[in-house]
Amino acid sequence: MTRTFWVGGNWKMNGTVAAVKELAKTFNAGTTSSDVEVVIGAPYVYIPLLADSLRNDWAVAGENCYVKASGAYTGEISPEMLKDVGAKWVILGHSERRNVLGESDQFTAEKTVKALEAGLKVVLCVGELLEEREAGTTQTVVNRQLDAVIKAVSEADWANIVIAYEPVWAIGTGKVATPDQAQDVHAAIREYLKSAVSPKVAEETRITYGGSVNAKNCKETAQKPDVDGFLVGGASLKPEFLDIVNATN
Ligand SMILES: O=C[C@H](O)COP(=O)(O)O
Repeated sequence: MTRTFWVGGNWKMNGTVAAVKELAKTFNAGTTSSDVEVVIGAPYVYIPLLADSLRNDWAVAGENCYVKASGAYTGEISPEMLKDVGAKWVILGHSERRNVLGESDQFTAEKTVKALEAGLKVVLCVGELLEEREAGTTQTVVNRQLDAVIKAVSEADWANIVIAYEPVWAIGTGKVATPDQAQDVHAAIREYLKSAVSPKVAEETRITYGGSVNAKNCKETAQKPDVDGFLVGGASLKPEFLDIVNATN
């Protein structure tokens, strides 16, 4: 089967009203292939504006959510609220949530369940730290992060999950994983899904790469058989994001 290429932008904690309008204008003017699915993750406060301004063939994502629909959880945002203001997706388990905010595999899995229940699609981020790669434990770490979610969701839920493999040492560092490094981990993730979930889920789930992706380095990685797209940080705040969206053209 062919997996539709998927490219996400993750604006992280960046943006202003003016910048959101300007970027939406730039992206709306770009020509992209209809064979690519595009999603932009924006800070909560800019989601309604982005959802209103962005081209209809691209979707908007929240960058996180909580595990309750509403209630006394000061400062938190529910998946239902994200949906209410126009988000179709949510990014969960990003390494900045895991490593800066201390969020666990278990909490990420719980968020995944609640987001799916609310009708959002999930970008599930996994990836190892530099010391874990150097210790040869990349796959152990990634499988452990996946395991929490595998235990919490049903086989059918995987149709609404895109995995983003993001080695932490490559995020925002300019030190991109080589196409082969990305391919090796993606292939191992697919193999793991095959045994831990099902051959169908392994075959159909999109596994994307994130970490210092830019217009120059995306093309070769995009050709790898188990790379089904990208999750892009810094470059998604620039016009070059359109070149990444068109990486397979
Ligand atoms: O979610 C995106 C990743 O953290 C990658 O960020 P980056 O492209 O700025 O390295």
